[in-house]
Formats: sequence, C-alpha cells, structure tokens
Amino acid sequence: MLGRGAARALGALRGVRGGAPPARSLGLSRRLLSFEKVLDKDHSLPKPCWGKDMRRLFDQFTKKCEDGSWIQLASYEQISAQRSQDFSAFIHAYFPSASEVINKEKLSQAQLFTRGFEDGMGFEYVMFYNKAEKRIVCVFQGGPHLQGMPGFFHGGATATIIDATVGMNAIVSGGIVMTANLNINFKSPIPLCSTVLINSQLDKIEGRKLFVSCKVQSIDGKILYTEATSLFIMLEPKKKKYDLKEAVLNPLPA
Ligand SMILES: CCCCCCCC(=O)SCCNC(=O)CCNC(=O)[C@H](O)C(C)(C)COP(=O)(O)OP(=O)(O)OC[C@H]1O[C@@H](n2cnc3c(N)ncnc32)[C@H](O)[C@@H]1OP(=O)(O)O
Repeated sequence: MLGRGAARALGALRGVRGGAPPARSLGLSRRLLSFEKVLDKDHSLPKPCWGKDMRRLFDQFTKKCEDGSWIQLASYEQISAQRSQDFSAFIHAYFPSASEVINKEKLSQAQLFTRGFEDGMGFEYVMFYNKAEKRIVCVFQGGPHLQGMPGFFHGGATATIIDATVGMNAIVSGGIVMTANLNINFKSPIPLCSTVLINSQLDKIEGRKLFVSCKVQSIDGKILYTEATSLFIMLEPKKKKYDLKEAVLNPLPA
C-alpha cells in the first residue's frame, strides 16, 4: 500500500483518500440535486468482489504512485453538491434545447452509468494517471451483467469502459469535454468476468480537439482485445464556468 509520502502527495492533489475524513465529517451536505446520495464511497478502492488479478494490479499501480509519477483517480457516483449545481448550470446553458426536454423528476434517480451496478456485477475499475506520459491506465474487471455473446463481454460494455477511460484522459487535460468520435476495432472477444488493462494515451491537442487512443489487453499483455481512437471536443472555453478537471482530481472539496 501507499507510503506516507505518497499518501500525502495524493492527498494534496485530491484532498481525500489516505485517511481523509469522509464527506459528512467535513460538514458537506449529503443532499445533491435535491436527492440523497452518499458522497463518500470511493468506488475505486478494493472491495471483496475484486478478483485476485484486479487486486494485484491495484497494488502494483498503487506502488507506482509512491514517487508521485502516477496518481490514482478516485471515483464517486456524484461530485460535490456545489459542483453538481455549477456543472448542471453550465451544461444547461451550453445545451439549452436539451435542457428543455430533460425530465427534472427523473434526474433525481440519475447516477454515473458505470457506477450504477451492484458491486461485482457490472463495471469494477480503477484508473491511474501519469501526467508526464499523458497516460491513463484503467484496470477493469467486468461483471456477469455485462454479457453479450454467451461467456463474453457485450461490445457496448467494452465501448463504455473505453469511453470512460479515454474520456478521463481528455478531461484531465482539457476540462469539460465531450466525445465527438469513437472508433473501435474489436480484435478478440473478452472473456466475461476477466480482468483487463486499458492503456490510453493522449496523442495530441489541436485547439479544442483532443485525440486520445487506447488498447485493451490481457493483463499479461499477450492478447490485444480491442483498440480505439477517439476525438474529444473541449466545450467553448469562453463559456466555461466549471472546472471539471479540478473536480476529477479533487472530488471532495476540503
Ligand atoms: C466521468 C466519466 C467520463 C466519461 C466520458 C464520457 C463522455 C461522453 O460519452 S459524452 C456523450 C457522447 N457525446 C455527445 O453526446 C456529444 C454530442 N456532440 C456535441 O454535443 C457536439 O458535436 C460537440 C460538443 C462534440 C462539438 O460541438 P461544438 O462545441 O459546437 O464544436 P464544433 O464547432 O461543432 O466543432 C469543433 C471542431 O471539432 C470538429 N468536430 C466536431 N465533431 C467532430 C467529429 N465527430 N469528427 C471530426 N471532427 C469533429 C469540427 O469540425 C470543428 O473543427 P474545426 O475547429 O477545425 O472547424
């Protein structure tokens, strides 16, 4: 696990983790977007449902965080209440027509797609970020409710975790971005309930465009399951009022 120095470095970046007090003891309201959400469960920390491969890779990457070259990204179902409101206001201002058709009552049931499954049944994952190399590695263990062809992951589930990973890579560099294009080549089916590594790389930034690619591989690196390229667009900077990058790196304000 983390040494004290690494834990402090991570804590400074994220303001949480490594013994930081939970949201409630920080005095944060648990009430978000006018409904109840538990803020302080970080889904990217080890759970009993994680298999030995997932756990071993978590430990390996956590060790790499000790010198500060890698950062483990925390993952909550929701960001803080204030940030949720700021973010919603920004998005609604950016997409006014969508804002008109969004069912405000249904919003009370909203949650991050990849975190909406019972533990172990859907997407179990943890991401590690290397700023110098512009890489994010996602350790992903997909559960039985992600089946497509019998015994294998659904291609849409694979696309989802790819989008989440390359998307996170774009966010940490560009702030508020949206996927404009995602090209996926499925090379080999991924066995259900296996653990895989998703290696993503920020290839280039051109103005508001971020180009991110990734490979999904077996944990021994011998099988290339999937490869993808993507284009993310930073939402118009002049309209930007919300720092998503900061929220990702530091999800619970001190
Ligand atoms: C926390 C978990 C993170 C997970 C990440 C998940 C992210 C997502 O899944 S987002 C959901 C899926 N994506 C969407 O719904 C986006 C829908 N699309 C849109 O809203 C808009 O097209 C949007 C915001 C991407 C771009 O719109 P806008 O800001 O008006 O930019 P626009 O002026 O059209 O384009 C900017 C530039 O990008 C280019 N571009 C835009 N789309 C594309 C595309 N699909 N392919 C190639 N180029 C494109 C344009 O040609 C333009 O280039 P240039 O500046 O050289 O002329």
